Amino acid sequence: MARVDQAAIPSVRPDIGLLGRLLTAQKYALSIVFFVSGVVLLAWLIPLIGELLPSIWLMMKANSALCMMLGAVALAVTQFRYNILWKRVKQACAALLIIIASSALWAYAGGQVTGIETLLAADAASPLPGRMSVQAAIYFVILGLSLCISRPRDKKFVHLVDVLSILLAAIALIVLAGYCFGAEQLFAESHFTRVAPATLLCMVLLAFVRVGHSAQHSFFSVLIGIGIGSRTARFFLPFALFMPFSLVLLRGYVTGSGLLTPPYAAAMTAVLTSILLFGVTLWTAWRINDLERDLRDMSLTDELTQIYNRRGFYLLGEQALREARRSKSSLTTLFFDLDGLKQVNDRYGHEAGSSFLQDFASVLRANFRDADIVGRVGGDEFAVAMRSSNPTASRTALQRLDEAVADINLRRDRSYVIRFSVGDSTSDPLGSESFTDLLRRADVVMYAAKSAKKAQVQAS
Ligand SMILES: Nc1nc2c(ncn2[C@@H]2O[C@H](COP(=O)(O)OP(=O)(O)OP(=O)(O)O)[C@@H](O)[C@H]2O)c(=O)[nH]1
Repeated sequence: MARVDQAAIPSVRPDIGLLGRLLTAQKYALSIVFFVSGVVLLAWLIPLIGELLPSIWLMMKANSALCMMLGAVALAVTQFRYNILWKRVKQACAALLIIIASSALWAYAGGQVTGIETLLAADAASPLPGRMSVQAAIYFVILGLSLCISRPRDKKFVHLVDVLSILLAAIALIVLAGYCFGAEQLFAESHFTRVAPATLLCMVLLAFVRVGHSAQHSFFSVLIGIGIGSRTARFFLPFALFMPFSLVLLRGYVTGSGLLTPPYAAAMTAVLTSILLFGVTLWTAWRINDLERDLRDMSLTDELTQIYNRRGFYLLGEQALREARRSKSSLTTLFFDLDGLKQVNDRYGHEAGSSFLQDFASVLRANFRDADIVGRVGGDEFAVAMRSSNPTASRTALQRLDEAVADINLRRDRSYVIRFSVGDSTSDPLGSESFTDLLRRADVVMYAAKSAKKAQVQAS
């Protein structure tokens, strides 16, 4: 059995909340289409209802209303694709859509008029009774085709569905633009065969549902993802769709009202477009940079203590050692290991152990300079890298730390006492020792200090 080539189809992790909202919006959109096309169909079939409705509703031909309904049914049952009955219903709707719309296109192309156009109802006054607009007919054929091949197993067809969905949206936009800018040929072949406002509304809604359906497994999936690109695309989509319309409408307004002559209006529209796009470009660049920085910070920060994690500490430590060598100075590393964390965990619970870690991280951060690199490099292991030309700087800092820890321990608002062992090492300004080795030396010193402490406790 042919399978979808996963590598060829971009995979984006969807935003589940957004997906839920999209499904709800699709349900509303389909309900509106059902309502509008249902009312129009009834109006054509039952003249009494037709007389009650404003005539603008009946601009939508009976066959257009039927096609809208068929399209809506097919899209509504798409979610039951594993049920063979609903699958058949969907295929039948798609086939009917293609047949009805093709018969209109055939007639437009000079072919024989089939009885399909007037099967349900016909507007007797029209020289082309029952004929839907050419735009609507093309739209329905494309919708029918895309429904026939939805959920394709072959990657070629996945892309074809994307192209068909874009075409649907494009036709709806062309008709909308025709209405907005009074370009009649874009929505009306003749006075008798025009895309009715109700038809346009249904076209837009069905195109939205069709694109939304393929959004989980096609190129459109980028719009519902959780990534930076997806969020940026969602932000810009309304601008991309509506900014050109707004600007051209504005231009029409200022020329129409005599505020500006056409050349000036064109010039100002061009300037406004450039400025808006320039602003959008700058905004995007800032946003991506901010998100990138947040991501980088997140990947280098320890979640519990909010100081550098092992990765961040080594990354910055290596850089600091390189800089120290370049300036012929040395780098001092201090390696800390908390004493008795296991006991705190066992006796007072994991939460107390975690606040022990957080307290120690805070006291480290507070007692070293901003330029020093402070990180948590293991479960209960911390390290500091200090750039200093003064060999006693680390001693002074450790003294300060001892005093700060003693102060905290005196406060008695904690179930534990902060204790730690520490070792240090200083790089040779002219040496070639790596940062890892430098820190390892501090670790060895710390281990010796801890062992000595333990031996002392055992002896006493
Ligand atoms: N609460 C908490 N405990 C942690 C965390 N990470 C590591 N630990 C615990 O820290 C302890 C580290 O083990 P040890 O180094 O033997 O602990 P210790 O009691 O300090 O022993 P010494 O270093 O010999 O003094 C283990 O019990 C780990 O479960 C953490 O994020 N939160």
